[in-house]
Amino acid sequence: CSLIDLTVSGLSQNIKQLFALVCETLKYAGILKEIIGSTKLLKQEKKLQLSVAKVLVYDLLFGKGVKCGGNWKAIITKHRSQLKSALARLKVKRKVSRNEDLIVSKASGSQGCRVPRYVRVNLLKTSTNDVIDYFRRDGFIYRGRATSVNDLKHLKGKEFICDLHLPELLVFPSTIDLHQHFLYTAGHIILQDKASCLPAHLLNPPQGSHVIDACAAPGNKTSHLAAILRNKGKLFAFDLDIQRLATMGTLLLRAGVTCHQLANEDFLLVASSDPKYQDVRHLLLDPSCSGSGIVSRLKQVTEDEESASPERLQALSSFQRKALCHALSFPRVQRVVYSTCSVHQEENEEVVREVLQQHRDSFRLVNLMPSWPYRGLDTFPEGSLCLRASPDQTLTNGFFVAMFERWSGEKTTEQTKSPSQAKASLSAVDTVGMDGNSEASPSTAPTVKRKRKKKKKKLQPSA
Ligand SMILES: C[S@@+](CC[C@H](N)C(=O)[O-])C[C@H]1O[C@@H](n2cnc3c(N)ncnc32)[C@H](O)[C@@H]1O
Repeated sequence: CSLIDLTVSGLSQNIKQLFALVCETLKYAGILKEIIGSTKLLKQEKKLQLSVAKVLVYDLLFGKGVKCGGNWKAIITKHRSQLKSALARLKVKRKVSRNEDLIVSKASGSQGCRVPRYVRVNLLKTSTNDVIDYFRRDGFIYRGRATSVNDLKHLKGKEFICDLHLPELLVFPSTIDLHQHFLYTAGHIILQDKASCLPAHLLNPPQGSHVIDACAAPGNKTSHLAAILRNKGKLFAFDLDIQRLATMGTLLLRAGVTCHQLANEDFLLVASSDPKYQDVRHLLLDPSCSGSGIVSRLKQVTEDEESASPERLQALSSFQRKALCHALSFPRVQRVVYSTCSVHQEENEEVVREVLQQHRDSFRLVNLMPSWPYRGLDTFPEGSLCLRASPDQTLTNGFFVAMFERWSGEKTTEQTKSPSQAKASLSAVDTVGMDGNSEASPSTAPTVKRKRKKKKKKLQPSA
């Protein structure tokens, strides 16, 4: 039976096949929309919804050819020649001969720019070199280390490259599916978008330290933190959702994480005065958000544009502010990374601005990866110390990261500058620019290196 039956009849016995069909349709979502639009299919077939049409056209043109499918088959096969001609015209227009190159060529366009497949090497189980060797033996072609973000754009077929910012991150064409690959099923690699790797990478807790992952499930950032800690130290991970925590337990087991303590708790109710957390100096807060930055979800098929209503955004940002304030209340916490996969200012700069306003006496923002090209919006003086990420600018999902750092001891002259003055001189946490120029890494780059003479001054808010 064709996969199409499984989808349209809603049968779920063969989840794997169904998942494969949905993933494949997603890969071609932009192309399918263009073909459906140019043939005016939905105008001719009034009962056909765009999402179903995409699956049918996918199966007809790129899949098994709609072997069966009842009424749906009858409807779509009526338009077979028209759809095939539209596909042929599109290939001529894009100057490609193979179907899969349509996806690759789309990646270079600005509209619907596709995000590559990012693979984080799980350093708890293996090394980057071993993984590279494994892929090469498996027929993949290694192109060395990227020197600019452009190098990530033009990968095709079985090519892969080492990322320019994160040394343990490998980059493959977006068309590669590694969910069945041995390295993935054995936990040697984690399929994680580059932007989502930034929070743990930037927090960079030293081995042996105590860390909180406040909203942790399903645990990609937790396993990244554990890898940075080399499983040495303590990783307290909280999540409200018991099911997500259960999945997380399985994933962490597969990833070889052993330094964690999972708790099904509301982070807002975790007592920061509990002696258990007295040594926590690093905290990662990746709270629930609208998810508006995620580009590879079902919404591509269903055409549901991000529809976060003002009320929903308000509810989310109110929770995010509370969670961030709570994170800063842990008595010995030195660094707190705040991240969302949202593109909305209300969940990003606005949250950070308000919380910073309330905690200026104790915390400031760290200037993250100064050469990263896409900065937080300038809606407040320190906005650009934060990072943004997007498919167009950084070839990743839409994302936002800010890092709070406790003022160390008494403020120096440098520390009491106005935010705009300070912006230029505050902490630099950088690996390498998008142009691949800088070499410093967060593990070596000092958080705050004040070369100037220390001048004792009373602690006071910045101007
Ligand atoms: C964006 S997801 C976290 C993703 C995770 N950091 C990762 O990288 O895999 C947000 C999580 O926060 C959890 N959450 C929401 N409210 C919470 C709360 N009050 N306390 C703890 N967890 C909460 C949700 O259940 C959800 O799993």
